[in-house]
Amino acid sequence: MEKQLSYLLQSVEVSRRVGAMDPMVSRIEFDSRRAAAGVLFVATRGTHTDGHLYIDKAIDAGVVAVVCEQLPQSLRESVVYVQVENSSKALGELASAFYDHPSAQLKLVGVTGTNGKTTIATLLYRLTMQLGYKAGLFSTVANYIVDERMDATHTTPDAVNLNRMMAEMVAAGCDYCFMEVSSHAVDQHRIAGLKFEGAIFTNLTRDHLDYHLTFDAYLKAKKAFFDGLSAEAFAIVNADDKNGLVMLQNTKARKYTYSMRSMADFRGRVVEAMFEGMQLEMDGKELWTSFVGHFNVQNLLAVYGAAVLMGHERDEVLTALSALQPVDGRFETIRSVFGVTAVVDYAHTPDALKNVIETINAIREGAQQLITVVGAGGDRDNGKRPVMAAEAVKGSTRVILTSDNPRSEEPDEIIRQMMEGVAFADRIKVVAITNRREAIRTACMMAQKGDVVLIAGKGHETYQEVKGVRHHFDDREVVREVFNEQAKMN
Ligand SMILES: CC(=O)N[C@H]1[C@@H](OP(=O)(O)OP(=O)(O)OC[C@H]2O[C@@H](n3ccc(=O)[nH]c3=O)[C@H](O)[C@@H]2O)O[C@H](CO)[C@@H](O)[C@@H]1O[C@H](C)C(=O)N[C@@H](C)C(=O)N[C@H](CCC(=O)O)C(=O)O
Ligand SMILES: Nc1ncnc2c1ncn2[C@@H]1O[C@H](COP(=O)(O)OP(=O)(O)OP(=O)(O)O)[C@@H](O)[C@H]1O
Ligand SMILES: N[C@H](CCC[C@H](N)C(=O)O)C(=O)O
Ligand SMILES: [Mg+2]
Repeated sequence: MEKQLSYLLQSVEVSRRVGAMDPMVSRIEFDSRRAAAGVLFVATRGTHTDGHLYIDKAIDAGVVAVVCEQLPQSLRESVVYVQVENSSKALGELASAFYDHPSAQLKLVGVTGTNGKTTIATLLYRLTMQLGYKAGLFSTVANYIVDERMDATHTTPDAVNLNRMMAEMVAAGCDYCFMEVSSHAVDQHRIAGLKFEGAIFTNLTRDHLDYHLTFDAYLKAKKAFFDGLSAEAFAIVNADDKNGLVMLQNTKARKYTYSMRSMADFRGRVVEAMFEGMQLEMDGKELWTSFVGHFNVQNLLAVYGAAVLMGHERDEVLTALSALQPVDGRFETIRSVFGVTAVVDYAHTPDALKNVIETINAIREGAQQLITVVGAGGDRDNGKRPVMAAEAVKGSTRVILTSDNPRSEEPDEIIRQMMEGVAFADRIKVVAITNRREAIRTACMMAQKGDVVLIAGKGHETYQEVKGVRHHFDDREVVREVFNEQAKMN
C-alpha cells in the first residue's frame, strides 16, 4: 500500500513546504529508529526527547519526506520538508488519510474517564458481537479485531497503530469499534483525525498527576475529547459525577446523561446485591447481571445508553446485558474450600479502591474480616500513594502494603510513602510485605471462613515490572496456588 504525499497532505494544514517532488509514501513513522526508504517521517515533541533532533538520522535511513514544526537549519535536497503547527496532530491526520479514514467507515465510540473505561469499552464490544454484528476493540487489557486477540501495549495506541488496526477492522467487515480514550492520548493527539460516532464519560478522580501536573489540566484533557466531537455524534456522561456536565459544556454533539441518583436520559438502581451479581432496575425494567458494585451499575448504564443511542432495540440490549460476564481482572472472585473469598481487582486509584472496598463491605456479613493487599505503581503519580493507603485502612480490617510494578523505583520507598497516609493509631492494622507473592500468601493464611481478601491494583496484569524487567506474575495464579496448597494440607 502506497500513497502519494500530496494526497496525504490534503488532510493537514501546511504552513510551509520545501521541495517540489511528490513522492510515494510507503509508511508513516514517528520514530527515526524505524525510518527506511519510502517512509514519511513525522518529528514530534515528546516527554523525554524531541523527534526534531532525529530528522537527519531519519533522512540518512532513506525517508522521502519529513513533517515537522520547525525546519532544520540546513536542508537536504533528497526530501520534501513539510512544516505544520502541531506535528502530533498532523500525525493523526496523516495516519488517518494513509489508511483511507477507517474511523469514518466504522461506528466508532470512545470511552474516557479515570475509572471504568476498560469495563465499558469491553462490554460494548461483547454486547455488539452478541447482537450479531462484527466489532473491534482497543482496551488496556487487549485489542480485538472481531475474534482475533492482540496484546495491548497502551490503553490507547499511537495514531499510526490505531488507524492501521482500524483499517484491518474495516477489512474484516466490522461495523463497530469501541476504544478507550486515555487522557495521555488526548493530550498527545493520538486521536487526531478520528471520526467518532459517540463518546462516553465515566468519572474524574485523582490519577496521572505525574503527567498532567494539576487536576485542572487532567480535566481539560478529558474535556478536549468532547470539544472535538461533531454535531452528528452523541455524547453521554455520568450525571452522578460532578464533572459529568462539565464535559458537555462546549461540545457540538447531541447530549445525554445517565444516573443512579437524579433525572437523566438513562436511569438505573440496585434492587438486590450479592457476591454473585446484582438484580437491577434499568429504564423501568428488572434484570439480573453478573456484576457487583454501584460503580458497575454506572458502567452498565453507560453501556445501555450508548447501545440505545447506536440504534439497538432497548429490550434486546437489556437481554444481552443480562448475559454479559465481568471483564478480566475486574472484581474477579476466587473461593477457597474453607469459605474464604478472594477478590482480584484492578483498583489502582484512591477512588477505585474506595469503591471496591465499599462494595465488599456492603455485601459481606458484619462479623467477617476484610484483608486488603495493595501497592502503588512506581514512576507514576506519587501523590496518590498515601491516599490509597488511607482508603485501604479506612474500610478494611487489616491491610498488607506491598509492591505493584515498582518500575525504576525502590519498592520499600513506595511503601514508605504509602504508609505516610496511615494515621498513627491505625498503624496496628497495617503490615508491609514487599514481596507481593508473600503478601498475598500471608493475607490468604490470615483469612478465616467467611472472610474476604481483596488483592487490588493489578487485575488482569500478568507481570511485575522491576527495574525495567517484566517478571511473570499473576495475582489470580498466586491465590489459586495458596488455596490449593491449603486444600491439600487439610
Ligand atoms: C509519557 C508518555 O505517554 N509517553 C508516550 C510518548 O512517548 P514520549 O513522549 O516519552 O516520547 P520521547 O521518548 O520523548 O520521544 C519523542 C519523539 O522522538 C522520537 N524519537 C526518539 C528517539 C529516537 O532515537 N528517535 C526518535 O525519533 C520518538 O519516537 C517520539 O516520537 O509517545 C509514545 C508513542 O505514542 C508512547 O509510546 C509513550 O508512552 C509511554 C511508553 C507510556 O508509558 N505511556 C503511558 C504513561 C500512557 O500512555 N498511558 C496511557 C494511559 C494509561 C491508563 O491509565 O490506562 C495509555 O493510553 O496507555
Ligand atoms: N465506573 C467506575 N467508577 C469508579 N471505579 C470504577 C468504575 N469502574 C471500574 N472501577 C474500578 O476501577 C478499576 C479499573 O476499572 P477499568 O479497568 O474499567 O478502568 P479504566 O478506566 O480502564 O482504567 P485504566 O485507566 O487503567 O485503563 C476496577 O477494577 C474497579 O475497581
Ligand atoms: N494504566 C495505568 C495502570 C496502573 C496499574 C498499576 N498496576 C501500576 O502499574 O501502576 C498506568 O500505567 O498508570
Ligand atoms: Mg483501561
